[in-house]
Amino acid sequence: MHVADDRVADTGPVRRRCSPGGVALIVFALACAIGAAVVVWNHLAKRHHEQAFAHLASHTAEVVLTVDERFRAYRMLLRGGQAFLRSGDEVDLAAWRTYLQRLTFQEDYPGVQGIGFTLWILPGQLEAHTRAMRALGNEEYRVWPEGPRPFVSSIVVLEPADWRNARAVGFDMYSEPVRREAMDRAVHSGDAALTGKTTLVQETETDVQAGVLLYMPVFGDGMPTATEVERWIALRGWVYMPFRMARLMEHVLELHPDQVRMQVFDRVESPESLLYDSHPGVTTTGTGLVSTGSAILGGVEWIVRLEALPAFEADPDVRQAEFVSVVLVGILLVVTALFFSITRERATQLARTSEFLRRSEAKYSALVNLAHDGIAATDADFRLTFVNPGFVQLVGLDEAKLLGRALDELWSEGGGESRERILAHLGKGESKRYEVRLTRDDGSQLTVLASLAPLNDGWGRMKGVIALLSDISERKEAEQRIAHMATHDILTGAVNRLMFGELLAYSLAQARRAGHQFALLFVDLDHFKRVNDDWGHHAGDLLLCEAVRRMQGSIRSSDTLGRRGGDEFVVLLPEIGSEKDAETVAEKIRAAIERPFVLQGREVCISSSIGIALYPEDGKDEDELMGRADEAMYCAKLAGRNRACRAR
Ligand SMILES: Nc1nc2c(ncn2[C@@H]2O[C@H](COP(=O)(O)OP(=O)(O)OP(=O)(O)O)[C@@H](O)[C@H]2O)c(=O)[nH]1
Repeated sequence: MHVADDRVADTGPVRRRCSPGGVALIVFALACAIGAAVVVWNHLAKRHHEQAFAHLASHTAEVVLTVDERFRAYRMLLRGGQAFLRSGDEVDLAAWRTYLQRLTFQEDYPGVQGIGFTLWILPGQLEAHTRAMRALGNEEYRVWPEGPRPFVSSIVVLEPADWRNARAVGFDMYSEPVRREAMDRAVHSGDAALTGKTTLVQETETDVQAGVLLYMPVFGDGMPTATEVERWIALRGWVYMPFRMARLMEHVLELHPDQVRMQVFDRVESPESLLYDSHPGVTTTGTGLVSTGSAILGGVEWIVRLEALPAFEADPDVRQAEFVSVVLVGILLVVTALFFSITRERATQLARTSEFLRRSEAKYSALVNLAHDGIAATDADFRLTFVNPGFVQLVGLDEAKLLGRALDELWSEGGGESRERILAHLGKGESKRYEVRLTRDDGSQLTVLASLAPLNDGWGRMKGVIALLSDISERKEAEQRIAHMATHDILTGAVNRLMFGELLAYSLAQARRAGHQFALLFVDLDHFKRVNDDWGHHAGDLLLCEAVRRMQGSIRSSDTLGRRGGDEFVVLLPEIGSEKDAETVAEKIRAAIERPFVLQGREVCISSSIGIALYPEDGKDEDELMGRADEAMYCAKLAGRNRACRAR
């Protein structure tokens, strides 16, 4: 049974505050989330670095492969030239030029600056050669640089014959050490040979690039070339290709220039041997990601070095997605921890609330069971659903007989106020206190103070009534005794002087309004003093009490007997038809008093003198009437006592 439990939760100890355990859990979860994020982030960064390096190495291999393939193609092209120029006894330069012009090699072999033929001029043949060349129409032809050299070569054809290549015609490449080394190597091997780093004579003063040249020896047709000596004897010249490095390396790397820096070195990775740099002037990229590869091209090793630029290392979309994932996982961890913490906190609070409610219920149940007052609960129809032991005791009926009965069925004569009115009052949310008479099972009656309060459901509708019944019978009796003592004579029980005055005034007002008569009798016992004197004061008291009883028996219930004091009494007859009625009552009183009294086993006789005053004949107000009745009583005394006299 829950009594007044609507207020229990409000006074409970539950406070919405995060416990130290909850805070520690959240901090721990945060630390774990941050730690996990750092570990995952580091792992991802390391993996990224590895992937980037693999990516870079793959690009390096691609570059090496591309360059190698290109040089294979160049070699094949030069081999074609070697075969073409070997076909006749003399080198047919015109046919060679035509062949090259038709070859469209620049479209099919990217990076080639040109294809040319440099003639091997034997000692003593220089002048004849110069004349022969001039005879072909090139009147300004000359072999340069000038100066005495044992062996001379001269570029006699170089296609395309544009202005840049035209600068090279007549140049003795054998006079320049880097070129000579490659030319010698070509003869030595009988195959293509690439020079080291050099500068082409085609270069002007702007956009100067490093250059290399690829040579293929050309031998006289049908001449033995098995040994190096035979090859030198058979040598007619070299077909060759000059390369400007920047142009050669164009499109070799398919990556965007802001992602990778590419450098190509001639055999040694040093600034002096740098053939090509995609980002000249840059000292370092800062990423630390470097990959190198090498290729043997025409007998020379090239070192290809790729260095990742900041833009290469990260794939922004992937990095962003990973970053978002790490952050989301971190947030998820924290939210999960928060959720767990809050749930745990709520469970703890719920357990505390339940415990508080359980204790509270036990406390209130004990109070209800121990209460001396009757406590009951009813449904919305006022039918009892719960009674405590005090209620059972109060009503005197078993709990089984009480449950299901309407509460107001216990009231004597329905309790004065209708059930509908009481329920309507309670339905407004107001409580009700009223006194009712209750008939117990044994027929005895109690006065109870019923305190009723509505019991509402969660939506404010009255679902029943809580009733507290307090037995106030003793208090009511005491109140009545006190009220009686205030208005009646303690000894005899007759109305006292004060109350009689009130009743007389009321009768006077009534009579004035209605215009009817009423009578006032003044009764004084005769020689009462002797009773006291002869038989004692107690006997006198007993006589006074018996005299009052007899006088009460001589008048109607609507009449009033009052004691003025001592042995003086007054009788108010509020409605009389005539003077005769008053005289009749006076006579009845007189006769009743005259009968002997038995006091403490002894017979005592006494009489009374009675004065009669009538309203309105003998007086118009209380004092006048009382005075006239007193006077009439004295008249009766004077006339010999034991009689009634009318005021005159
Ligand atoms: N026992 C008793 N005596 C009382 C009480 N009140 C007054 N008396 C006595 O009643 C007597 C009244 O006497 P009085 O009325 O003076 O005279 P009486 O003896 O009745 O004589 P008359 O009135 O002249 O007939 C007094 O002796 C009072 O002391 C009382 O409450 N009890």
